[in-house]
Amino acid sequence: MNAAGQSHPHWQALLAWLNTHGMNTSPEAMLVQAKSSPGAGHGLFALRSVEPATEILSIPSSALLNSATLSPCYPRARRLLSATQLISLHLFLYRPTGSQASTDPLFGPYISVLPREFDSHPLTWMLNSQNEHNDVGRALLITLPISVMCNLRKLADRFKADWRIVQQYLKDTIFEHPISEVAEPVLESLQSKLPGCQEDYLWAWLNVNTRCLYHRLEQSPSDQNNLTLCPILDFANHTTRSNNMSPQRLMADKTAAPPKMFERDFTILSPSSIPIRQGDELYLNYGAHSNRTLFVDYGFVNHVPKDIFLRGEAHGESDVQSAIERLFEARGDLGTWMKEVLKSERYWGDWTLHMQPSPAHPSYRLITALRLYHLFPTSAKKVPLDAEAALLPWRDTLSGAAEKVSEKNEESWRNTLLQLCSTLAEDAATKIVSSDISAEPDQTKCQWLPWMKKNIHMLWEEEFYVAKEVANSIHNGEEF
Ligand SMILES: C[S@@+](CC[C@H](N)C(=O)[O-])C[C@H]1O[C@@H](n2cnc3c(N)ncnc32)[C@H](O)[C@@H]1O
Repeated sequence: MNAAGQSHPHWQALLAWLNTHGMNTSPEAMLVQAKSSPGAGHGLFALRSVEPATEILSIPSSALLNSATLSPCYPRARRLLSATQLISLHLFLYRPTGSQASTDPLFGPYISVLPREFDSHPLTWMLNSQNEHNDVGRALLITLPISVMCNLRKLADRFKADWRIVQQYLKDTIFEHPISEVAEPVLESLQSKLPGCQEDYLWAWLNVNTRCLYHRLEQSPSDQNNLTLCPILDFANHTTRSNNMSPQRLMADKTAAPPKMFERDFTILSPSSIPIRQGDELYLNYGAHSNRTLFVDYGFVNHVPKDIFLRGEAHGESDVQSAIERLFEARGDLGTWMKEVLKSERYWGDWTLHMQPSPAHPSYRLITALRLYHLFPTSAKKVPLDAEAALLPWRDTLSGAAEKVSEKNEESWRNTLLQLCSTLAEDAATKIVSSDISAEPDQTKCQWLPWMKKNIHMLWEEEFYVAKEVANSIHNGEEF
């Protein structure tokens, strides 16, 4: 159980607003409350004991912030904007100033309880790098593992693409009251190229990226627009234990049906097998994400005790894409040709090492790439005339016709992987003890800094133990 702290300052206004949407928010009816949760901002806490699999909350569909509730105010949005772009546009237009409430006549009391800033989020460090208040973020960025930086760049690219589309939409659209009141001044700021605009949109976009939940709104269950912001429930922090709440899933979630059917309340159930006691924190499980993904997308990591790593029981993962890319780059024309072969077979990139399930192992994608890498002598830099024919034994491993290319090929790629793991582990060990991480940006400037240093430390520890364990597996002759 987490020690709950102060109630959220805008909590009562949020309840009053939800009440206007038909939700019973009387003290007798409410089972949960948002309070500060040490190390995680705010969290959701039980006001009384709750039996397993009990309905905890049902948020009326009209109070959900999603493409269904916003589209009526945004001309052509259904056609031109994704749900992420539309929801973040709305938050952007109604971002609260300082500690004031949001002026949005539709969702103001909800927008007012969202986090006011994302200074501790790594995407803020990367995108607000020109901001004079971002020196701590800049210092932390250079301490991150390369694999984390790669994922962060991809996230930044997604953000920039969304921001471009939203700006174009703002320029091309004539809004009606009340959106016109906020869109017009924003357009002027955009035309004057004021830097604050991108910062405000980043705040909005990070709210969407860190708080949206899957909610079936579209015909296809896998439509990317099946997401919503859900008041109260979005205060729930992440857990990997089995004490998580779960959204009530209806049969209709899995079938194709007319979209209107899905415009319904969001109902959440207490953990299926564990009773909740008064004061307990209530969690969601955000998904089986690696720490790298949690860090890049949500700005935190799961802290895994060292003994769990040492016993090889952690779900550790390490992304080795940039190291492997360098291997292929060093092979000249032949490396470029092999890259194209891997791309055409959809095996380029996404190469990872895993601790679980035991024994620690490289991903099949990585093995496949390394088998190709060793199909020709490592000194070869030119594409041989019979290259296509030489590919046949490798293609046989893809189709399942053969388990391996040859004994020699197996030995070669395992040796390369062993060397790679040694380099990764050495590098991580240096970073764990080096002054890079403990180097002092001014601690007094931001309270989250010691916590964030621990997160980054955790990322390096995971790199270290995963590389070590995969090396052990190779030493022990494990078959993958
Ligand atoms: C859906 S929100 C949860 C509510 C949020 N804590 C707040 O203060 O409003 C997701 C964000 O909460 C934080 N968070 C969630 N689970 C966490 C955890 N287990 N440890 C630390 N921070 C967590 C991260 O900042 C994440 O981006």
